[in-house]
Amino acid sequence: MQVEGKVALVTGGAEGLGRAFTEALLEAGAKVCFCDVNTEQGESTYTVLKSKYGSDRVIFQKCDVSNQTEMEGKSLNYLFRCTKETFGNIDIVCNNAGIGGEKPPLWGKVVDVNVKGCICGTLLALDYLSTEKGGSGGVIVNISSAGALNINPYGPVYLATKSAILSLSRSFAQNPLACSGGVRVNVLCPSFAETSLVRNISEQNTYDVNVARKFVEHTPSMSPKDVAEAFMELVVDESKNGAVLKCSKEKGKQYCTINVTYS
Ligand SMILES: NC(=O)c1ccc[n+]([C@@H]2O[C@H](COP(=O)([O-])OP(=O)(O)OC[C@H]3O[C@@H](n4cnc5c(N)ncnc54)[C@H](O)[C@@H]3O)[C@@H](O)[C@H]2O)c1
Ligand SMILES: CCCCC[C@H](O)CC\C=C/C=C/C=C/[C@@H](O)[C@@H](O)CCCC(=O)O
Repeated sequence: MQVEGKVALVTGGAEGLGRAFTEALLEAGAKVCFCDVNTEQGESTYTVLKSKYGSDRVIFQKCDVSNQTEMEGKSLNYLFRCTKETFGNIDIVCNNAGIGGEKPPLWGKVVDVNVKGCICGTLLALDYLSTEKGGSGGVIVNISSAGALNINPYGPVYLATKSAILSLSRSFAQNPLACSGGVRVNVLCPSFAETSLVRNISEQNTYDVNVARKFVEHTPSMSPKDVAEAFMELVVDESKNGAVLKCSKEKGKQYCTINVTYS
């Protein structure tokens, strides 16, 4: 895919990986709408990106991806509509927004944001991108986790949501609306990257913060820019559909095949 001139939508773009994805897309010549639940950080990031790339190429919208109805303010439905009205089309969608947490009552919000938000964003993306629905095709990249390819006793809820994103994306990649609508669906599985999500691991969102922190300390972390390089490969390479791309500091990029063995 030639990214120059294309239109992208990124959720959770105010900081961390989402900001890196947004900047990589802008650097490649795309127009980008990014959203975030954190208005202050979103506006701050928007100010920086607007001055670097121009107000005609980047917009920020406050949006909570777990908000499924317009009644509660800026929903994903509103975000997609606003992006199309502003830029005329949508070609690339990155469902990135995500949070961590394991204990009640936080875990329910983790499922709402990570799973429902990604499902809603993927369904809307198919509606807007599929040529079967008046779109011009394109690519959806959903953000899972390397943890979804393993098991981790200290993050069962978070990794369950990331595993759900993995299965959802691989399944949608074979869905008729995607296949006959010229839409590729890929999933990125980063290992640890230096972001607030990892820095903020605490008693409130883990079972054993010391174990979780030791795990992080013993796993070399990538920069968000490293992860964005893997993300852009899934966007640009039109041979990639249903691809599962793991990326880590130690081993770089690894495409994964997922087989289930029966005993
Ligand atoms: N950092 C890592 O090590 C790592 C590894 C693998 C996967 N991931 C995944 O990458 C994604 C981004 O994580 P990150 O590390 O950049 O985290 P981060 O906390 O640094 O950034 C997440 C961004 O999403 C926003 N956000 C949170 N909830 C939202 C909601 N309901 N609606 C809209 N925006 C919302 C936050 O405000 C923040 O700006 C997540 O899905 C995470 O699970 C992160
Ligand atoms: C891996 C620790 C799990 C803790 C889960 C809790 O819900 C806390 C959530 C807060 C931060 C989570 C960071 C998770 C990052 C993962 O997406 C990923 O980097 C883990 C990869 C581990 C691996 O390489 O196997």
